[in-house]
Amino acid sequence: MQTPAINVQNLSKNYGPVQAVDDVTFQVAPGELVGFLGPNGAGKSTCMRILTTWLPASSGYAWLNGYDVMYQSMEVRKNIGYLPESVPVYGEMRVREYLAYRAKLKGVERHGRSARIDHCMAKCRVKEVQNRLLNTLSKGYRQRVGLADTLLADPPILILDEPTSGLDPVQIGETLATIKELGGQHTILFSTHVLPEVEKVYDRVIIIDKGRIKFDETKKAIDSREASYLLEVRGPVEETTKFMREQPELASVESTTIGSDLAAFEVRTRDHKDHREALAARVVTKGWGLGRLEIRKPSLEAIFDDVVRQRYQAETAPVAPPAAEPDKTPAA
Ligand SMILES: Nc1ncnc2c1ncn2[C@@H]1O[C@H](COP(=O)(O)OP(=O)(O)OP(=O)(O)O)[C@@H](O)[C@H]1O
Repeated sequence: MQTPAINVQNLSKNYGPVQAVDDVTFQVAPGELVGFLGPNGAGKSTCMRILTTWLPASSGYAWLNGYDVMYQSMEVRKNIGYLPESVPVYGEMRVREYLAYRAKLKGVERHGRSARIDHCMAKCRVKEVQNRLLNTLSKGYRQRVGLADTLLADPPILILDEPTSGLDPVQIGETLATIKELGGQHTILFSTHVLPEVEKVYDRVIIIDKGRIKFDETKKAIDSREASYLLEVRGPVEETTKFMREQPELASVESTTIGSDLAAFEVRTRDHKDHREALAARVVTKGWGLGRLEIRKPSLEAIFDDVVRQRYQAETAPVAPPAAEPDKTPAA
């Protein structure tokens, strides 16, 4: 079997009482472009900092290109380009000067160093600002200089923590286009909050929440998920629910009561065909109102919503009141 580019086994990290990463296991194959998603505080940065050797794990293991992050940190660092969440650049340096300094630090051979810097600046579209002081650049440009920095030594693995954070929509699009382009030549693990954009570039997505992996699927598997249909029917809830469950075309019906005479139904059809028109006609014939009728494609956003909402619902579910103390008052 091919050695995974990233191999994480039962990794955990706690900051005192805070369990930031909790028994995380996953592998990334060479050349894969993986979106690492999760809400704020999910544990993405902590995971990435462990993988890049900047933070020791509390327990568990991780290997990058076969090198152990704990015991072979120098080899790991040679194999990765890491873009931290806030790019630490030296404001008083000019872009080219900064990249030359970083390239030297990373051991890029003197012969060919200048050409390599040119190549990385072109890839990340920062050539036009190469003579500008870093502290005069916009956040978007600074982020791209950070990205160019990660490419200098041509590492096989790129770990990018929120490469699009703080950028405007145009800059986000450009940065993601660069990441996609790099995807063919490098293994990439990148974290983000911006779901609709990620949808355009990833090969696989891992969702982490409260330090645990909650979802891990390839784009191919997500795209082949079946669409569902969402209907909102106004009418006596018991009757409308019974009616939906009796429809012969439907393989599954999930209902949610919204009000005393309003229910939402998420349904899947047996033959995977779109029967919306027939269903709508039957609902209307019954004299009920149809407030909503839409197709729900298996989007990353919907999946993320489901994963995070499940957690939210579990957290906000009403807690059963404690059982009443048995009445200890002596009988009169
Ligand atoms: N140095 C630290 N000391 C104590 N707690 C920390 C530290 N760094 C992170 N945490 C906590 O660990 C948890 C995971 O944080 P982490 O930054 O890894 O999440 P994240 O998914 O990257 O979040 P965000 O998207 O907001 O950057 C959070 O509860 C956070 O408050």
